[in-house]
Amino acid sequence: MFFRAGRAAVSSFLRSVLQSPVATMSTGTFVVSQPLNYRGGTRVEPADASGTEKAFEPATGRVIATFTCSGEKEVNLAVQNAKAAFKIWSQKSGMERCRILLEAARIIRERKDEIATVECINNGKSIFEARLDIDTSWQCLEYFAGLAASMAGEHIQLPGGSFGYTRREPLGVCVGIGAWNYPFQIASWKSAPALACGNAMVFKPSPFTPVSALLLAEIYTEAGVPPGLFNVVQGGVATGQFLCQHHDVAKVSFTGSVPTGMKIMEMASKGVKPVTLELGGKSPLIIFSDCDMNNAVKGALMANFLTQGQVCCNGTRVFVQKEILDKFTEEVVKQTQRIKIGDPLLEDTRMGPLINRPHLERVLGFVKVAKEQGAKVLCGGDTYVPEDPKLKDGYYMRPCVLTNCRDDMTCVKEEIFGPVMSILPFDTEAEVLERANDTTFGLAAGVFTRDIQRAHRVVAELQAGTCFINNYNVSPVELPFGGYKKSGFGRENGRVAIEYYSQLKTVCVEMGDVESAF
Ligand SMILES: NC(=O)c1ccc[n+]([C@@H]2O[C@H](COP(=O)([O-])OP(=O)(O)OC[C@H]3O[C@@H](n4cnc5c(N)ncnc54)[C@H](O)[C@@H]3O)[C@@H](O)[C@H]2O)c1
Ligand SMILES: O=CCc1c[nH]cn1
Repeated sequence: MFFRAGRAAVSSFLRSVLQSPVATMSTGTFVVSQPLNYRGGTRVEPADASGTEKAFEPATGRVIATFTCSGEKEVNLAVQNAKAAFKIWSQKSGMERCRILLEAARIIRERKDEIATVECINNGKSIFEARLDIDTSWQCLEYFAGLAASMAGEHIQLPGGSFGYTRREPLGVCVGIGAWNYPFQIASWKSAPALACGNAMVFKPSPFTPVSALLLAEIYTEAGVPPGLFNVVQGGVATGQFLCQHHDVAKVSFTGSVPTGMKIMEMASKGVKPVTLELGGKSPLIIFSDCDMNNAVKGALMANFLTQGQVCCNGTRVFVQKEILDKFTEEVVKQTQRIKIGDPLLEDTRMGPLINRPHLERVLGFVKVAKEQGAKVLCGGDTYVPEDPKLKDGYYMRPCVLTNCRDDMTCVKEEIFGPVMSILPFDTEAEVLERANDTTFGLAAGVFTRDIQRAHRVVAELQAGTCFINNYNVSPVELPFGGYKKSGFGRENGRVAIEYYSQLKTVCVEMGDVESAF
């Protein structure tokens, strides 16, 4: 997984998208000058505007792109392009779609380092993590390519030689709306099952991270999808609303916060469009005293500090059984303090900057309120200024561990979406289960124990869509991912995702004469 250099070689493909020459693919130099909309198989300037946005490099605070948000006309053009491509794509056999998706996966794998570099610069996550994100992206395309060829209905025998059968058919034009924390991965996790099922897609990334979805669009085209099958529009609320309200859109797959998810569902309901909602969380991680301590500590760090803590399924409520509270806390703090913060493009960095200044201030505000409410900061929770002068305006903070936490504190109840872990002591299994489930969220949960019966008993009681036993925040694409309660519904990844991007047609065949009631 480790690569030699922090600089990525830039292919002619990437050079066409970016202004920076090969030698300047490093922190503090990257600028995007090409259009960031993609329609009909090519980059385009949007036909109309609903404002402009700036995208930043969180590591330095520099603007890397100023772009036009797509207006209603541009959104309509993207949907019409998708509709035209759908006619061609939906007629292809599963094997034909499989071959093209496999080729796209191959290109992503080949260009992994370049894509990861772009992701790292625009999002701020470390290059180490960005590469892992790109891995789960091409793996997702490979997985759904495989399923495309084996999608099938049923044959059902009926009396008198008659029979019925079912056909699994695509929905049409699907909309994908993404969050900023996993820009390329979210675009891949949505488009791969959509395209495998025979749909077309119009994707809108977060205005904070507009760049990498375009690389995916170009890769699909290079792999051989019909022009217009995967389109990218840019913008924020207004552009998202045009998409959700468009009468030719058959489905909306959304990743983002609960409040926005509620609005998306409301808009989609007007057109009776199905939605997949991948929303936020405040997940519990339960550490029993019989755990393997080394693994539990590693698990707690994995559950809290990937992507600077900006991960939907993070296990931020760390419940620790009282017998091991002191030892666990001491070790967690020691290892948290060792996390290397800094330039995300350096090979040994494990924590880069947060996404932007307002979000950094928001996260620091949560730490302040936690202290006011009686929590104790054992480490971090303050801004960090790296030594390198070019990073002085970046949005860095030191990862934070809080103790003396109570279940009613703001830091324990609300999604912080930053590197802040709250440690909560507990006595018994029954008590911790009740406390773990006492939340309106239900995205994920974790348990560390050597007692196999307890592990399965506990996860059976946890109200969460994804549960981890003796690990946390691993995301194999073969496994479905999604939430319970206000964390949303529908699933990404796994075989079941096919059901969220297709519809079932029943065909009833009469082999005899009609027995009329009249
Ligand atoms: N469950 C998951 O898989 C998952 C994954 C990543 C992030 N998240 C969640 O996402 C949140 C952070 O992401 P965010 O700040 O980008 O979320 P957000 O809800 O602010 O925005 C998400 C997307 O929705 C768009 N949007 C905003 N308002 C809209 C509207 N009215 N109509 C249509 N589109 C609209 C945004 O432009 C963006 O593209 C966190 O809550 C996190 O937990 C969930
Ligand atoms: O942020 C939550 C987990 C995830 C990663 N990619 C899509 N969802």
